[in-house]
Amino acid sequence: MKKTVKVVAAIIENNHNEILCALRSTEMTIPNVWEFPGGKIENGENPYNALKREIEEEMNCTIEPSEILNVHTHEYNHFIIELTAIKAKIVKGHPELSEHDQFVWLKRENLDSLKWAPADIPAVELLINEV
Ligand SMILES: Nc1nc2c([nH]c(=O)n2[C@H]2C[C@H](O)[C@@H](COP(=O)(O)OP(=O)(O)OP(=O)(O)O)O2)c(=O)[nH]1
Repeated sequence: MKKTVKVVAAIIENNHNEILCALRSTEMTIPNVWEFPGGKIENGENPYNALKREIEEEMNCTIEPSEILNVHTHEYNHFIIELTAIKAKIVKGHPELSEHDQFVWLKRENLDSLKWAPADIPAVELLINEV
Protein backbone atom coordinates (compact mmCIF):
# COMPACT_ATOMS: atom_id res chain seq x y z
CA MET A 1 0.00 0.00 0.00
CA LYS A 2 1.27 3.48 -0.83
CA LYS A 3 2.29 5.69 2.06
CA THR A 4 0.33 8.93 2.58
CA VAL A 5 2.54 11.94 3.27
CA LYS A 6 1.07 15.10 4.80
CA VAL A 7 2.66 18.22 3.34
CA VAL A 8 2.03 21.91 4.01
CA ALA A 9 2.76 24.59 1.41
CA ALA A 10 2.78 28.37 1.78
CA ILE A 11 0.85 30.68 -0.53
CA ILE A 12 2.96 33.73 0.23
CA GLU A 13 1.62 36.99 -1.19
CA ASN A 14 3.55 40.27 -1.22
CA ASN A 15 2.29 43.86 -1.19
CA HIS A 16 2.08 43.86 -5.02
CA ASN A 17 -0.40 40.93 -4.99
CA GLU A 18 2.27 38.59 -6.29
CA ILE A 19 2.66 34.99 -5.10
CA LEU A 20 5.96 33.26 -4.40
CA CYS A 21 6.61 30.25 -6.63
CA ALA A 22 9.61 27.94 -6.11
CA LEU A 23 11.33 25.66 -8.65
CA ARG A 24 12.21 22.21 -7.31
CA SER A 25 15.84 21.43 -8.10
CA THR A 26 17.15 18.46 -10.06
CA GLU A 27 18.31 16.87 -6.77
CA MET A 28 14.85 16.86 -5.19
CA THR A 29 12.15 14.21 -5.59
CA ILE A 30 9.68 15.37 -8.29
CA PRO A 31 12.39 17.59 -9.86
CA ASN A 32 12.12 20.61 -12.18
CA VAL A 33 8.54 21.54 -11.43
CA TRP A 34 7.19 24.55 -9.58
CA GLU A 35 5.62 24.35 -6.14
CA PHE A 36 4.73 26.45 -3.14
CA PRO A 37 7.51 26.28 -0.54
CA GLY A 38 6.92 24.06 2.47
CA GLY A 39 7.43 20.44 3.42
CA LYS A 40 6.33 17.47 5.43
CA ILE A 41 4.37 17.79 8.67
CA GLU A 42 6.15 15.98 11.48
CA ASN A 43 4.30 13.57 13.78
CA GLY A 44 1.90 15.44 16.05
CA GLU A 45 2.83 18.82 14.57
CA ASN A 46 0.20 21.48 13.92
CA PRO A 47 0.11 22.40 10.17
CA TYR A 48 0.67 26.13 10.85
CA ASN A 49 3.73 25.46 13.03
CA ALA A 50 5.03 22.94 10.48
CA LEU A 51 4.77 25.58 7.77
CA LYS A 52 6.56 28.24 9.83
CA ARG A 53 9.36 25.76 10.63
CA GLU A 54 9.77 24.63 7.01
CA ILE A 55 9.93 28.20 5.70
CA GLU A 56 12.52 29.20 8.33
CA GLU A 57 14.60 26.14 7.39
CA GLU A 58 14.34 26.39 3.65
CA MET A 59 14.17 30.17 2.97
CA ASN A 60 15.52 31.74 6.16
CA CYS A 61 12.52 33.99 6.74
CA THR A 62 9.58 34.18 9.11
CA ILE A 63 5.99 33.94 7.94
CA GLU A 64 2.64 34.52 9.57
CA PRO A 65 0.15 31.95 8.24
CA SER A 66 -3.47 33.18 7.93
CA GLU A 67 -5.98 30.72 6.43
CA ILE A 68 -6.13 27.39 4.65
CA LEU A 69 -6.75 27.79 0.90
CA ASN A 70 -7.42 24.08 0.25
CA VAL A 71 -6.52 20.51 1.11
CA HIS A 72 -5.95 18.19 -1.84
CA THR A 73 -4.99 14.54 -2.04
CA HIS A 74 -2.99 13.40 -5.06
CA GLU A 75 -1.61 10.00 -5.90
CA TYR A 76 1.96 9.98 -7.26
CA ASN A 77 3.66 6.78 -8.51
CA HIS A 78 5.37 6.05 -5.20
CA PHE A 79 3.27 7.79 -2.57
CA ILE A 80 0.06 9.67 -1.88
CA ILE A 81 0.32 13.30 -0.85
CA GLU A 82 -2.20 15.22 1.23
CA LEU A 83 -1.25 18.79 0.41
CA THR A 84 -2.57 21.60 2.62
CA ALA A 85 -2.04 25.02 1.04
CA ILE A 86 -2.01 27.85 3.60
CA LYS A 87 -2.00 31.57 2.85
CA ALA A 88 0.79 33.50 4.54
CA LYS A 89 2.70 36.79 4.69
CA ILE A 90 6.41 37.28 5.30
CA VAL A 91 6.89 39.16 8.56
CA LYS A 92 10.70 39.00 8.81
CA GLY A 93 13.49 38.57 6.25
CA HIS A 94 13.51 37.87 2.51
CA PRO A 95 13.37 34.46 0.82
CA GLU A 96 16.87 32.99 0.39
CA LEU A 97 17.52 30.14 -2.01
CA SER A 98 18.86 26.91 -0.50
CA GLU A 99 17.05 23.81 -1.70
CA HIS A 100 15.22 25.35 -4.65
CA ASP A 101 16.78 26.37 -7.98
CA GLN A 102 14.77 29.56 -8.37
CA PHE A 103 12.03 31.74 -6.92
CA VAL A 104 9.65 33.96 -8.88
CA TRP A 105 6.86 36.27 -7.72
CA LEU A 106 3.88 36.07 -10.06
CA LYS A 107 0.50 37.76 -10.27
CA ARG A 108 -2.38 35.29 -10.04
CA GLU A 109 -3.20 35.58 -13.75
CA ASN A 110 0.33 34.47 -14.69
CA LEU A 111 0.50 31.43 -12.42
CA ASP A 112 -0.54 29.12 -15.25
CA SER A 113 2.63 30.02 -17.20
CA LEU A 114 4.61 27.59 -15.00
CA LYS A 115 4.80 23.80 -15.00
CA TRP A 116 3.40 22.94 -11.54
CA ALA A 117 3.80 19.79 -9.45
CA PRO A 118 0.62 17.82 -10.21
CA ALA A 119 -0.58 17.97 -6.58
CA ASP A 120 -0.52 21.79 -6.70
CA ILE A 121 -2.81 22.29 -9.68
CA PRO A 122 -6.11 22.63 -7.72
CA ALA A 123 -4.55 25.30 -5.46
CA VAL A 124 -3.20 27.16 -8.50
CA GLU A 125 -6.65 27.08 -10.13
CA LEU A 126 -8.32 28.39 -6.98
CA LEU A 127 -5.82 31.27 -6.86
CA ILE A 128 -6.31 32.14 -10.54
CA ASN A 129 -10.07 32.22 -10.00
CA GLU A 130 -9.79 34.52 -6.98
CA VAL A 131 -9.08 37.48 -9.32
N1 LIG B 1 6.90 21.62 -0.25
C1 LIG B 1 6.08 21.22 -1.19
N2 LIG B 1 6.11 19.91 -1.56
C2 LIG B 1 5.27 19.53 -2.52
C3 LIG B 1 4.39 20.44 -3.16
N3 LIG B 1 3.70 19.77 -4.11
C4 LIG B 1 4.11 18.48 -4.07
O1 LIG B 1 3.72 17.56 -4.79
N4 LIG B 1 5.08 18.33 -3.11
C5 LIG B 1 5.77 17.07 -2.76
C6 LIG B 1 7.22 17.06 -3.06
C7 LIG B 1 7.83 16.18 -1.98
O2 LIG B 1 7.74 14.84 -2.41
C8 LIG B 1 6.87 16.38 -0.81
C9 LIG B 1 7.35 17.44 0.15
O3 LIG B 1 8.42 17.06 0.85
P1 LIG B 1 9.67 18.01 1.04
O4 LIG B 1 9.42 19.41 0.62
O5 LIG B 1 10.15 17.72 2.40
O6 LIG B 1 10.51 17.47 -0.15
P2 LIG B 1 11.83 16.68 -0.19
O7 LIG B 1 12.19 16.57 -1.64
O8 LIG B 1 12.81 17.26 0.71
O9 LIG B 1 11.36 15.29 0.38
P3 LIG B 1 12.12 13.94 0.34
O10 LIG B 1 11.21 13.11 -0.52
O11 LIG B 1 13.47 14.20 -0.25
O12 LIG B 1 12.14 13.49 1.78
O13 LIG B 1 5.65 16.85 -1.36
C10 LIG B 1 4.38 21.80 -2.76
O14 LIG B 1 3.66 22.66 -3.26
N5 LIG B 1 5.25 22.14 -1.78
